[in-house]
Amino acid sequence: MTHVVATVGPACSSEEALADLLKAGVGVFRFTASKTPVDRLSVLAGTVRDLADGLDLPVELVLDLPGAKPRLTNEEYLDLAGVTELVLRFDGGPSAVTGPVPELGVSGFGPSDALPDAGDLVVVGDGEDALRIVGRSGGTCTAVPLTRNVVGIRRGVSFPGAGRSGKAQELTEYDLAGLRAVAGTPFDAVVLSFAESAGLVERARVVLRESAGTGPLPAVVAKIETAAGAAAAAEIAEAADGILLGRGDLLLDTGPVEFHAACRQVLDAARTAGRPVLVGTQLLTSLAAGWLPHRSELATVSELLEQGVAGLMLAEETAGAADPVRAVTLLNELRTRYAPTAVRTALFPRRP
Ligand SMILES: Nc1ncnc2c1ncn2[C@@H]1O[C@H](COP(=O)(O)OP(=O)(O)O)[C@@H](O)[C@H]1O
Ligand SMILES: C=C(OP(=O)(O)O)C(=O)O
Repeated sequence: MTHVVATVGPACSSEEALADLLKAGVGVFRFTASKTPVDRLSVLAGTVRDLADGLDLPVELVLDLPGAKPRLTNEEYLDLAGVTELVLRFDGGPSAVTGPVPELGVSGFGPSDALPDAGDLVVVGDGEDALRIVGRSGGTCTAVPLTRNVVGIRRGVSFPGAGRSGKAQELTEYDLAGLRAVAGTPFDAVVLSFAESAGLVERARVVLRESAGTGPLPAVVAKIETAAGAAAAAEIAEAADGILLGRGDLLLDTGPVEFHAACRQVLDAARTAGRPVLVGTQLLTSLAAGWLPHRSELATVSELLEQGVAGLMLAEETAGAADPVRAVTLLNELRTRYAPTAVRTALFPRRP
């Protein structure tokens, strides 16, 4: 059975909204540690578990650790409408989004990392927005927005052409702390972002085992979202308990032409290794842009359901969009039509 996975975010963090999503068919919730500290997410995950128990519905809870990625530091939304120029500071310091020239800190750049230069493009999040660098002085750049959307909280940023594949992905201090904190929490699985090798999965398991003592271990899910990760999908799938195909970041790395081939590589590798695969990002985002969904999204979701993928993961559709229940309800209806197996099996049975 294909599970409906929802990302928790501002649009669905009240108890009422979470209960509505459970009733609409969500079987797995993803909590993103890039936005909220793990201790707060653990409390929220406990609330979801209690709600599901109260409704007598099964639920699995997944903690997504962000890995190493440059990110904006803003704690508030930034509406780009009317912004003609903004400042990017690559020292990772705080952002100031009010005022005529908003300032955005960017974290994740070390002193030896090359900074973008005049003429370079900066893509925000999964490509919702883009900025063009027009000047640079030391660690500070000025940029002009090329889009007019609202920039979300602490979105990732990427630099087309610079490519992030092949940069060995070590566990960051933040991810290590998250792994150490997961024992005894309600989380059934942890997700490692930007997985490019089986070694990353194995190192995470060692940390989990050290901190869990004799307690049960959460499953380890490798999020594959770079070309290098797709190329190593076979060995990663062997090592991990599950795969999350992160199509949002993957497109930023592969570019549009190689995107489909990389997705196929990951889906094939997971199937060969017999691991559950979740597919995420921009499955039904078009629902927020108009009344009816785009035909291409409907076709892709229906085909993935027919293929029997283990889960379809909504991100912005439940975390940030105006009507999370509508997206979940549609996905549930498509599941009934195209993947009608009623037998529910847990995605991540607890490891001893
Ligand atoms: N507090 C929040 N504010 C904004 N978005 C959130 C929040 N919590 C969760 N999200 C959702 O988390 C998803 C993943 O976030 P993240 O891993 O940081 O991706 P990105 O690198 O694209 O910013 C986004 O799709 C976003 O909708
Ligand atoms: C699922 C993804 O990652 P995140 O939402 O954590 O950026 C993705 O890139 O598609």
